[in-house]
Amino acid sequence: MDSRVRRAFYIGRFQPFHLGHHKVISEISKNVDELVIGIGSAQDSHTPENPFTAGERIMMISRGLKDLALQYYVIPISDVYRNAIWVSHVKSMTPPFSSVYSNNPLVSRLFNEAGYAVLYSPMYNRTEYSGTEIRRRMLSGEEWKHLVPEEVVDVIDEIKGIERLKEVAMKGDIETLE
Ligand SMILES: Nc1ncnc2c1ncn2[C@@H]1O[C@H](COP(=O)(O)OP(=O)(O)OP(=O)(O)O)[C@@H](O)[C@H]1O
Ligand SMILES: NC(=O)c1ccc[n+]([C@@H]2O[C@H](COP(=O)(O)O)[C@@H](O)[C@H]2O)c1
Repeated sequence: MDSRVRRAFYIGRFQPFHLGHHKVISEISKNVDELVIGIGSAQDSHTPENPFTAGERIMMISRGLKDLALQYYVIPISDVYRNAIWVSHVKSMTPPFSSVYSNNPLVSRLFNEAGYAVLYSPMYNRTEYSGTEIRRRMLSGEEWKHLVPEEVVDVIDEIKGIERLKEVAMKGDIETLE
């Protein structure tokens, strides 16, 4: 690896990719040459908490970052359910990186223990720029489109994402009742 290239790692579930994520990446891009974006829990989809597939999240991120002049790589990362080996698992799937950006305490601890510098980013408009809040709005029929990049609205429309979310959420209710 060219040691002059500053390459960082940023991971999230991106269910969906929203303007908070976009702002974080835009800020990170001022400090790095390249960014490796990990799509966490890549194996999950079609549930109320994780409605979108890894491939759909790749579309949201790639199209949603078109306005940024940043070299980035989007890599799906499945969970391994063994925290002690997770950093090695991530490294086995990604281009090499020297720093990590995360606000997730477990992610920070695991990377710290593996010898990485972990940087926190400020939270932007967290009451609205939140996957949980956006999924809640999608389910209740409230406005959500202004909380994600416009390209993400197109992706969710293309994959009939709202219909899917409503259906899997309803199925969740039925399963809870059984
Ligand atoms: N509004 C925001 N401002 C800054 N960072 C954010 C914001 N929302 C999420 N992040 C950070 O982005 C990373 C990925 O977050 P994630 O994909 O879980 O989004 P989320 O909005 O927290 O989703 P969910 O509510 O579904 O858990 C985490 O480190 C998280 O702290
Ligand atoms: N053992 C593991 O598989 C392990 C450990 C730490 C984080 N993760 C994943 O990293 C991602 C972190 O993203 P968030 O900060 O959005 O929660 C999640 O998808 C989480 O499941 C997985």
